[in-house]
Amino acid sequence: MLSITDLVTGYGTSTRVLDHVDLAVRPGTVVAVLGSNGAGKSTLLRAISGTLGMHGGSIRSGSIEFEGQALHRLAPAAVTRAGVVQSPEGRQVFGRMTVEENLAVGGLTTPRARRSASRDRVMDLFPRLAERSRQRAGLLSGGEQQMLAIGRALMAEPKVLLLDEPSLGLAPLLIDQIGQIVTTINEQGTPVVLVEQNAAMALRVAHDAVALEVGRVAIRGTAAELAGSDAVKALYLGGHGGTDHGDDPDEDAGTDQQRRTSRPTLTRWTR
Ligand SMILES: Nc1ncnc2c1ncn2[C@@H]1O[C@H](COP(=O)(O)OP(=O)(O)OP(=O)(O)O)[C@@H](O)[C@H]1O
Repeated sequence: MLSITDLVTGYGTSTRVLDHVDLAVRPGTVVAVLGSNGAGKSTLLRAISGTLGMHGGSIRSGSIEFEGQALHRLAPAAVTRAGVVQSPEGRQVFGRMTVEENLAVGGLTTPRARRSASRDRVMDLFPRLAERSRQRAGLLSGGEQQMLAIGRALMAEPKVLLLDEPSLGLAPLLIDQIGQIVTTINEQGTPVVLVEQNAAMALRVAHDAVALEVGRVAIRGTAAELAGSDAVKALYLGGHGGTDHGDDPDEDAGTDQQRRTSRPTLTRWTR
């Protein structure tokens, strides 16, 4: 349903960041985008949401199509109206506004008659937000702010939800909760593109996955295939398959030796 073909993007005139990236989001699925720092994950989401220009970047070639529309030609507000909605990077909430007011802002593009149903859905998903609806967003905990950022995006009734590292800076238990929320949102019918450095959580939640390396898709497959791949284990899962949070020193086997031995596999899969 969302289809990215041969996408090349950059910042300024010389820096190329995404290098011929292809990605398809199948209906009803969660797609995880993994990659280390600077691999281009946020740049990919910015390209989809039309916000690359706000960061001094641009799409140089390739296309992003959604339900017959060429998203790569649309301004950010038009991308949102088309149903592709990004939860803000770095969980930017409006700190001086209440939880309720933040959600109201998220619902501005939603027809008035449906806003209260969207709000009810968000409050059902995040009981903590319901309890704190009159609290200023700036006083929420990090996890609650992340929930509010996701809730705000849901207020726009996304047909595809884009999430940029929702686990960033959160404790393991909260990361699990965020993963479960992503699953619930998806089960309620919303496809999700989930950019994550926490590969263990992302691969638990996703159906399909890609790993970006220096702006290129280095590995792609089902989430199960990636979770079982030695290269992925060594590079992104701390060498242990990602069933926990990587805090067991005995299992934290992402050694230099493993990284060296797994590199050729990655290179072989690189376009
Ligand atoms: N506004 C910008 N102007 C110039 N270069 C940028 C800009 N934003 C990102 N970059 C560069 O683009 C590359 C990819 O960055 P991006 O933020 O997309 O990576 P990422 O995979 O999301 O990394 P992280 O996990 O650290 O956020 C990096 O080399 C980064 O320095």
